[in-house]
Amino acid sequence: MSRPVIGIIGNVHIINDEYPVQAAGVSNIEAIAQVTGATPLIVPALPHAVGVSDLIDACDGFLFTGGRPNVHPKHYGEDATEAHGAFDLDRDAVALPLIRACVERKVPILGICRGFQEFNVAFGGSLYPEIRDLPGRMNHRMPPDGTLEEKFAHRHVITLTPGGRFARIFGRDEVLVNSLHGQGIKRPGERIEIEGHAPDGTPEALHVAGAPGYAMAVQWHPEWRAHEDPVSRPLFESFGAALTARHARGAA
Ligand SMILES: N[C@@H](CCC(=O)NCCCC(=O)O)C(=O)O
Repeated sequence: MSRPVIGIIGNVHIINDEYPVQAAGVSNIEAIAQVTGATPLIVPALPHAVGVSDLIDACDGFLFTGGRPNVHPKHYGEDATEAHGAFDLDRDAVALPLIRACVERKVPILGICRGFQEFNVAFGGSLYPEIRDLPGRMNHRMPPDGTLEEKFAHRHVITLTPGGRFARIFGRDEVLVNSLHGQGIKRPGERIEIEGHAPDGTPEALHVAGAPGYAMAVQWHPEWRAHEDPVSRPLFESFGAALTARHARGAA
């Protein structure tokens, strides 16, 4: 049998200060290829170039990657402020309807960081623009300097719902993860079930309640060294199992 195909949602980057490209981090590509065994395909987050239905026909599942620009607050009924920083309206326009359609059509999806935030907004939730400004919250951003190893180093524990989906995947109720984000969930969306929190209460792991297929997301970055990390590996393996099952049964 052929391998499942995973669409990796891309991000816009500007090369040589002027040329826009759509790209996906090599860590995402390697996590998919090495741990799930699927074929990674980069999906341009450009709504005039791709359509939800065609993407679902072409791929067995999707990875909603991290990305620096924040989801525009108009999607959850708030005004943009300086604290929100940069946006990527094109990615919003591809990701939000694609997440909803995948949940409805039982297409496996995994969200990472910005992807985690997109899951929440797609189901009516809202975000804080900068969680480190909230009383009692930690700074969840990566260190501004240092090597990639230092930026993606483990930073804090996540406490998981005992017996929940994540705790079952990891075989324990507490895991150690990295942290590279400024935003965080404010109001969980209607079908968003939070299953993991950082020590300061920030939501970090979720699944879409009532989803007929695999629909999970994390605020941290499991793609980093996924094949050797004791938390990332089982997470991507669980995603891989869902993709293989969908691939075997076809689009039904
Ligand atoms: N903008 C959001 C999401 C942060 C995030 O996804 N960071 C990873 C960036 C990786 C990359 O640049 O590709 C926030 O700040 O919370």
